[in-house]
Amino acid sequence: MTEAILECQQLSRVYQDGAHQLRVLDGISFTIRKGEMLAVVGSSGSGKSTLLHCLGGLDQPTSGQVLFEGKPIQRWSANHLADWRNRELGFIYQFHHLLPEFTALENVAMPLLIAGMSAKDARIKAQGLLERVGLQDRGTHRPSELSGGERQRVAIARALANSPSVVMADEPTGNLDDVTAKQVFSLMQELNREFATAFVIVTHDRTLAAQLPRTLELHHGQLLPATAEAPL
Ligand SMILES: Nc1ncnc2c1ncn2[C@@H]1O[C@H](COP(=O)(O)OP(=O)(O)OP(=O)(O)O)[C@@H](O)[C@H]1O
Repeated sequence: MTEAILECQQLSRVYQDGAHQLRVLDGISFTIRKGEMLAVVGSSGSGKSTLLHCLGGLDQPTSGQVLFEGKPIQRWSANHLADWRNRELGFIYQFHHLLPEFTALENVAMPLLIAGMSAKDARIKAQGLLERVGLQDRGTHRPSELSGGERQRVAIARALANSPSVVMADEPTGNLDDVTAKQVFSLMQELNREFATAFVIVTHDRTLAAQLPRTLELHHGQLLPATAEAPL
């Protein structure tokens, strides 16, 4: 069996809204294995982003736990969690979240600098990643000088900068036209194979999700049974 990277056990997240409790995640358990690629689908408000936030240590579950390589992340200090996110996780969002005042190259180099790499080595590595995503001649452009698809390519390069174990993508193609969405999706599939990085992709697009080996479907805070377990 392939090694487990991230595992959630009986994960629940309840929001308190005045006297009313909103149970967004209700006892979710599943495992993400090294190098796997999976989609998370479900209607709007079904808890997809909440699940990603809990998996990435950006939100605390109300009960249950998230294990990274068998260790419960909820026990870690804020500093340890931040360091772990920088080294082991990459994030891609629907709206690229690139830093507007920095160039594409500087945006990709940022996580490397935060992880302690020298400026020179970070530039070299960032340039290599930009080449890999087809943007070798866009390194000096700021995000406002790039197309939507190019911005998402920069965001993908940035997410992969520290060779993370897992990339979490929240609607990475949600803001793109169909053709660009397919290209960006294919790029993530290629990089998943090349880097052996696991990808968890939240998407509304069932056609794209169907291309992946595994889909988790959230419904009323739970995973639909047919989607809960990985084909081994
Ligand atoms: N901080 C919060 N406080 C209270 N309720 C919240 C909070 N964050 C999310 N929610 C609620 O939790 C539910 C799930 O939200 P979430 O963003 O996880 O859904 P989603 O499946 O990602 O939706 P979408 O596809 O529309 O992005 C929603 O009803 C939302 O209003």
